Amino acid sequence: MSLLTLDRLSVRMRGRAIVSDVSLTIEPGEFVGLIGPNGAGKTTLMRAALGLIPAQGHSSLAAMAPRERARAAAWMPQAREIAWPVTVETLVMLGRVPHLGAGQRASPEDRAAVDAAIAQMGLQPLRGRAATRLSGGEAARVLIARALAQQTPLLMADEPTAGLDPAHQISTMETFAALAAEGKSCLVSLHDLGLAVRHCTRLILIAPQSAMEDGQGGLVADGAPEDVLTPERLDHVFGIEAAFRRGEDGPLFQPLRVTR
Ligand SMILES: Nc1ncnc2c1ncn2[C@@H]1O[C@H](COP(=O)(O)OP(=O)(O)OP(=O)(O)O)[C@@H](O)[C@H]1O
Repeated sequence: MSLLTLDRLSVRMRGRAIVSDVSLTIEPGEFVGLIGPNGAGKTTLMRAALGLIPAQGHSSLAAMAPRERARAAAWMPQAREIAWPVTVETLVMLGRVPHLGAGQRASPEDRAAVDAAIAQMGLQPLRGRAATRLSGGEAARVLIARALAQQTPLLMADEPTAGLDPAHQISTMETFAALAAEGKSCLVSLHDLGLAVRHCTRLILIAPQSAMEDGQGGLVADGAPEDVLTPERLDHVFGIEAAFRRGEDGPLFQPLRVTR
């Protein structure tokens, strides 16, 4: 069964089409990278898919009741604002809220999910720290851990690797890839095309209206990384030239120069 279906999803803001007629389906086992230049509409598309902003067309997640949706998809937004001075452990435990009944305390299963998420993101040393006193990268890892603790079939994250050091970027991508290998799915927006190419099973490329010759922004390509990132699209959509090789160490992608 599909974990997300979008059918002609469109978002207009202030009279401007930000997302135009996006249709796609995400199946179990996929690690999907949502890519596109600044302003392409990646955040808007994911927020509309989750039902967080008004949209035209259909999203299977937006159509769900809030509690059902919170069990179907976890969401890590781009803003890493943590307002409450709770401990890291308590913040990660918030990911279990959709699984708790009214007034119900955390069960051993909930605690195990929190422990696993904290271990996956390497947060054991920060477990008792105030979540409001973390570096940007630490806060990002805590918010990813909260999403992991939610243990949903689909995990959606907006630029989860932004601000992470190289080791944590790679381990985070490996964590998402492992979830996909278990039969869950991840939809993750990314600017680092090298990470996207190495770890994602599929890329969805969207472009702003201004980048397209026909003036129609939206979904430009959807498929395997090597099929999506053609030299022509890299030039037209991103305005770059890149080296893309498949070596002994897997696919390697390196942007080389600006073309415009
Ligand atoms: N509340 C809003 N009102 C009007 N326009 C908006 C609003 N939010 C976003 N936009 C516009 O929608 C477009 C897409 O924004 P969005 O944040 O979805 O892009 P993005 O692909 O996630 O960009 P980035 O890579 O820079 O994070 C941008 O041109 C942005 O200015």
